[in-house]
Amino acid sequence: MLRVAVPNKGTLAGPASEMLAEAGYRQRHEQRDLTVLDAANDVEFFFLRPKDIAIYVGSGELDLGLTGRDLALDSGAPVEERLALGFGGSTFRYAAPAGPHEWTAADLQGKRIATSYPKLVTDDLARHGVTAEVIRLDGAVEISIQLGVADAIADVVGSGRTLRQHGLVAFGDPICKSEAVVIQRRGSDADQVKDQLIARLQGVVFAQQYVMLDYNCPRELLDEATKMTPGLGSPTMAPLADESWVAVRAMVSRKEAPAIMDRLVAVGAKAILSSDIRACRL
Ligand SMILES: Nc1ncnc2c1ncn2[C@@H]1O[C@H](COP(=O)(O)OP(=O)(O)OP(=O)(O)O)[C@@H](O)[C@H]1O
Ligand SMILES: O=P(O)(O)OC[C@H]1O[C@H](OP(=O)(O)OP(=O)(O)O)[C@H](O)[C@@H]1O
Ligand SMILES: [Mg+2]
Repeated sequence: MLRVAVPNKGTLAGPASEMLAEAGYRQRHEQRDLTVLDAANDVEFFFLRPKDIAIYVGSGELDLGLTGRDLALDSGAPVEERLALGFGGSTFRYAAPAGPHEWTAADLQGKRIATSYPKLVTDDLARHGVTAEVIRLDGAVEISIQLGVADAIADVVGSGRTLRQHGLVAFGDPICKSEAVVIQRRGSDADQVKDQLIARLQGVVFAQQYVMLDYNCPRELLDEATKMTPGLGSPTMAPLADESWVAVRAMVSRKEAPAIMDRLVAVGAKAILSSDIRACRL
């Protein structure tokens, strides 16, 4: 039985469980459930605090874990990434009070830096050759400066709204660019059930990043149109009752789809349809 850790709370919990459900795995119905057995797929899911997941996986107690890259790095556990999941995107950044002085990493020398990710910060300070006091807080880190326990912070930035609300500005290069990832113990053995779970999740990640475009195109414009929609391998083409027209079907990047549809219209394609893909194996 494969043992897989899933975040039980926080930003990643909902999307992680939804992605596993989309990949065909049983998920919990009750928020308080800590385990779910999916006997049909030979997998048991453990719902754990996101910060603890890399520790369980690194110790070898659990085979795979869904967590944030930043959380995994901060744990210091011996884990490696198998798959990036495309949600829970954030950067991890230093920030300090807005003002005439623009901070750099060197300005952190001798300062107090509040963070919930002490290892990420300690390692980054060492890379910069800076000595500073790292103050570990559990959350609401942005308030720590106005409450007088820190001079600067290092925290997760999503939209940047929380920093702005507290009169803070980010500075320096991002310490880490994060998203939700699947991790395993570093150097762990290959396993068929594990590989199958990764392949199913990969199918959902791809499906979320692409759409299926269908359109009809005059035969003489086919080369021009299919250059815009080369598909992942090559586009599927089918004859239409009117022999001067061809039906084309190809996967295109979800982000680029609207612009591609505009360009297809401009070259003379008709009946252009974009549809969601639920899951795929490529
Ligand atoms: N806007 C965001 N705020 C916090 N974490 C985010 C955000 N966007 C993505 N994440 C990612 O979510 C993970 C943090 O999740 P975690 O559950 O520890 O904290 P949380 O979502 O802030 O929940 P809480 O602090 O309420 O327990 C990290 O990998 C982080 O990069
Ligand atoms: O850039 P933004 O989109 O504003 O998001 C970033 C903020 O969200 C998270 O806080 P959360 O609400 O989880 O509270 P916490 O600090 O107690 O973890 C994170 O720690 C930042 O404070
Ligand atoms: Mg938080």
